[in-house]
Amino acid sequence: MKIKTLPQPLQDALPVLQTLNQAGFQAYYVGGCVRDTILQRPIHDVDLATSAYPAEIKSLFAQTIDTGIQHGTVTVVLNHENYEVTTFRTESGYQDYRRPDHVEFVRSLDMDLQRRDFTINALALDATGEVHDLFGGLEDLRRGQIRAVGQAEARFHEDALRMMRAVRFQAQFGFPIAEQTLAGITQNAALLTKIAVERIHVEFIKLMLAPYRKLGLDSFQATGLASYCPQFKGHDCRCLAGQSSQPLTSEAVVWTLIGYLWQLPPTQLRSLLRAWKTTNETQKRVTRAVTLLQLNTWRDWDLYQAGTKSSQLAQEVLLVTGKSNWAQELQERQEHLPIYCSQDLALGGQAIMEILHLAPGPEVGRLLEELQQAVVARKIPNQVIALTQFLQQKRN
Ligand SMILES: Nc1ccn([C@@H]2O[C@H](COP(=O)(O)OP(=O)(O)OP(=O)(O)O)[C@@H](O)[C@H]2O)c(=O)n1
Ligand SMILES: [Mg+2]
Repeated sequence: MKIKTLPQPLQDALPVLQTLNQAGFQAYYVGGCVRDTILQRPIHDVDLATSAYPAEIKSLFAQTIDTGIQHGTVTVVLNHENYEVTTFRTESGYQDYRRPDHVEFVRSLDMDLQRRDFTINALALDATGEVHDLFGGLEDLRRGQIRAVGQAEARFHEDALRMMRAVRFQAQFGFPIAEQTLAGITQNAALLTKIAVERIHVEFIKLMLAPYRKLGLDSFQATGLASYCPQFKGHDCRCLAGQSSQPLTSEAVVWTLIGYLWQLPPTQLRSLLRAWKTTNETQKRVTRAVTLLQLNTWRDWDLYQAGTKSSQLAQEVLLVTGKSNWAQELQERQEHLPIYCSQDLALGGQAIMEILHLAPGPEVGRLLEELQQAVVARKIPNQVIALTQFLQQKRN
């Protein structure tokens, strides 16, 4: 197969390939960028592979970064773009199911392609637009299937994260996973416990944000992968597809959906979010959103305390789970709150201290809270005069 017109990101990287070729080395686009070119999907990173050794790569370009010299990766900086250029290599060892114990540089593209995870990721594209396909990756792209290169079992022993990658690609492309590859995942799912949670996290969120999350989640559950993810055991991940095929828009929505559908009490939710090493900000927003969703009725004060961002998370989750009436109610009531945060109050802490001749202290905080409650409940308008009167009446 020959690609006539390379997409722009690949054209931008062409001088890197040409420089290597002119120096007598083989050089190819490899991995996801080739797959995405053929699928006509957007390209996010351009990876290159070459027969040149790291020192040879470095000698050919004005600006390079030693990204992972021992693994053969040099970053070439060209026109303010970074390109990872990796020497063809074979890998061996993998005692930890994560990474190879030994990497050996080789001069053959074929050996390099053999070490890759799936046939659709084991394609190489040269500077003339010719696709090199050793394992039937083009056919798998055409008919749509995710299939391990060679023995699935061996590929998953080399890096157990690849099992998560399989279900993630399924969710992104809507392709089924080939039978033997799926069986390989089912048999080796427990190896996922060898993988750092941060790496599993990246794949799981990519799966959940992908257009065919339902397909990916079905395999994630059916293969048993889900039960080896932190605090997922005993829960049904299939239900996380929701009622709508709309893609989810953020990681925080994913966790909010989980907290809501699995009806997690706050302590359990927080423990799950911590186990997955989510950021403090995510933990805070998600916890508030789930709290809101777990209430039977909403007071304006509940909406106010949740805050705009958490309320939006809750709205998206209601939409995804087919409760659009509630989502709309939440949105309208949130939009019509008199204030959204304490800074919106017409009087601040400083003004309260002046009006009541108070020194700084917890009393000021309490009064601020009371003012917010009164304004949010629409007992008083958010105006200086009204708030001042309210404070003065309290003193009397
Ligand atoms: N566990 C892994 C990770 C990566 N690769 C190989 O390295 C390439 C680049 O890896 P990466 O950028 O992580 O994945 P992509 O396939 O490019 O997917 P994405 O679109 O998410 O970047 C892959 O295509 C694949 O050939 C692999 O064999 N095994
Ligand atoms: Mg990539």
